[in-house]
Amino acid sequence: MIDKETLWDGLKNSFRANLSPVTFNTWVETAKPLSYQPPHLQLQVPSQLHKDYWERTLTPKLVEFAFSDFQAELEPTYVIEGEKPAVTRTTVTEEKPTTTSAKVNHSSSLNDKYTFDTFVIGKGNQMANAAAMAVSEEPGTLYNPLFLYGGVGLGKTHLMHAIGHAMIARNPDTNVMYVTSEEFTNDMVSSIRDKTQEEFRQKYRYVDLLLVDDIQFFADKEGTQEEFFHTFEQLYNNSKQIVLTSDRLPNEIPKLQDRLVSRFKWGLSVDITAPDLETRIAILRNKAEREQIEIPDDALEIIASQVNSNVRELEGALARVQAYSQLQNIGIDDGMVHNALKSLNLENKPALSIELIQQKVAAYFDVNVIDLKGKKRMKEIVVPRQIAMYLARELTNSSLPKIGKAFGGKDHTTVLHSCDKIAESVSTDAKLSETIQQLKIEIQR
Ligand SMILES: Nc1ncnc2c1ncn2[C@@H]1O[C@H](COP(=O)(O)OP(=O)(O)OP(=O)(O)O)[C@@H](O)[C@H]1O
Repeated sequence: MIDKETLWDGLKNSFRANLSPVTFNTWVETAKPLSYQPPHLQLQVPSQLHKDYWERTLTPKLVEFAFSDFQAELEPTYVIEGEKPAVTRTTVTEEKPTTTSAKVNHSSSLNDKYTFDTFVIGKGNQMANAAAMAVSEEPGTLYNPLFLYGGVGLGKTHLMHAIGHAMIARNPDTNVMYVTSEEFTNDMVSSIRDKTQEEFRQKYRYVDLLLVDDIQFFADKEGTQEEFFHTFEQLYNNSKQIVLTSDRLPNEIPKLQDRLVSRFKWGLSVDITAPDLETRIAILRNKAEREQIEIPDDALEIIASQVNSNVRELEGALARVQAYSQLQNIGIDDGMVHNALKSLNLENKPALSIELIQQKVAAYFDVNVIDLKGKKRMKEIVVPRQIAMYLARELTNSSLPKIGKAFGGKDHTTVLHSCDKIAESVSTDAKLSETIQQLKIEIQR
């Protein structure tokens, strides 16, 4: 009898020869054989999403390869790997009638660089990537809407565009519409002003794929929410795919109508978290190769270990190193990378901690750190506490629960409320805005 590793290696080779590299990396490379007792092969997969995909799409191939490569009759089962990130899901399978779409292709609004091919998969984004791929393969039926959420610069927009590209690649007639939530709002406001509401509705309600980025900016916008609700209803009822991104979960978006919150949860919500070191190096390597930047592995590692906030900044640091090399007309090596990044003030700078922020804010307002973490409700304490939470969110990569914990075990909704409150006041209160600026300088000194 062959052992599970030999069997799996052989099967993987067949999948590799049969699938595109992206598909292979997403679904097959992430699976591991747990046991093989003929005919039972148990595979471990990273998430429910992967399990669904294996059961739905890859099992027939797996059985076929086992038979042709090993003359084995296989009965595979799938086990989800240990801890799963929070995922809510409802599979929508009901067939809905479709209507004819206006044949306008809005794909020009997609960034050519944001494809699945150029997206590097790591722990923090593998679920989101898998969900996006699944949606692009079976739009409108599987996970509708797909709701991607997480911090800035972590690849939400990239994945959204990748879905659009993949759908167009499969069917060039696909009508894709990508907008930020602000563009949607502005478009709606102009349509009311110009009395072109009908055109507006045609534009958004007759597409095959609607991508709306940064939906958290719908907060407080009653009119936009009303219009979007009807857009959503029509697309959803016609089994057209909707993909939304946000920096937070639907129920954490302030003043978002309940009916929208509940609809946003109908499909699948997946979060993206910051990439670990290994993924950051892979992202840099990938980018360097694509842009033909000659850079040794050591140098990539230095950049990746110093820039750990988000992918946008990581790309910025690489661009800086490249510019530095071109300007000085020198090749990229360790020493040169250190110099290039020095001016970014990253080097030897300890990661900002919540504790440091608490200390600086307490000193600034002349209050006790203990009170910042405590429960006192007087204004002199509450405002500095909210500011400290806001700065912790802005300046560190900490999650809301982590910040809550650092403030004496507060609930993450309390943290979110504080951050929102300060963010809102900053835009109207010049004095507060100045205080925040001063504090930021003080903290990052
Ligand atoms: N896993 C990845 N592989 C390759 N590039 C990535 C990856 N994640 C992010 N990027 C790149 O990082 C940059 C920022 O990503 P993107 O704009 O998609 O972030 P975002 O999560 O939408 O952020 P925001 O909330 O600010 O809009 C883009 O250039 C994107 O291509």
